[in-house]
Amino acid sequence: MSGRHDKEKGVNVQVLLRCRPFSDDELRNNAPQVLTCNDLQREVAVSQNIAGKHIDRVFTFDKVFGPSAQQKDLYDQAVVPIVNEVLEGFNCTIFAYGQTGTGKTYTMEGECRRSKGGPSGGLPAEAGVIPRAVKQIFDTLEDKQKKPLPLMEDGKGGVLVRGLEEEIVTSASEIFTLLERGSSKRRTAETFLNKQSSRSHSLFSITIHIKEATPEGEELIKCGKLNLVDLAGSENISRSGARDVSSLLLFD
Ligand SMILES: Nc1ncnc2c1ncn2[C@@H]1O[C@H](COP(=O)(O)OP(=O)(O)OP(=O)(O)O)[C@@H](O)[C@H]1O
Repeated sequence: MSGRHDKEKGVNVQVLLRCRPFSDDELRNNAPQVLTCNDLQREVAVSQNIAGKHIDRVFTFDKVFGPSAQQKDLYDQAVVPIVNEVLEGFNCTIFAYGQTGTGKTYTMEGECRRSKGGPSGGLPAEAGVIPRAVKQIFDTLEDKQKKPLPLMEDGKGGVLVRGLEEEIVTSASEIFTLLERGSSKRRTAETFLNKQSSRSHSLFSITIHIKEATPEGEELIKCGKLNLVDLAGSENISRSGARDVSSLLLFD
């Protein structure tokens, strides 16, 4: 994750750790608890038995979200400030990285992304970073303008990717439709560690053009970009059982 305030302090990348709760299968199989999160101290303790030797290690991150952290907690504490910077015209990227089955897609997309009817008619509690960011951006812009948003393209995007489509959208529901289209094209396959494992990366970029008038009456155009990235799982092949090696990112 990167944001302007961190850049001012000379740091432009923040690393957050999220540890998901045990799944039903893991509970049934009495999976050993090797991680202990201390959200307040921003620390994670890892305790392992390697070759009969007990090893405890502690790692510190910019933020730590333990198994009880909800989607909203993570979004409010870690993502809201970044989206605010994008709305001010800065470029920021949030990407999820980790072994297969650790919760990257859950964190970025969440479950029942399109379902309505969370508390007070908002997003459902399970909604992840992407739907929340879309909502925050459009809520803010609609508040500012009180009319449909006129989006503009500058016609010279920073990166040129062959075949890449850029679509102009004016509402959150149009974005959700695009997300559905993208998700349906995403490759998934079963690994030992995740029944519906993402086998391709997902990169979702929102470019926002905001037209404002300065107190002196001059026209000002702010341009911000938010990149939301959900990488395919990185894994040790023998543990994950992934078969299509050509489509994997290999890290150890
Ligand atoms: N914080 C969480 N709370 C409850 N369930 C979670 C959480 N994080 C992940 N899960 C569940 O764990 C499973 C694996 O999560 P997910 O598919 O997001 O992993 P992933 O890291 O994206 O995996 P891959 O890299 O293989 O695509 C899913 O069933 C998901 O619903």
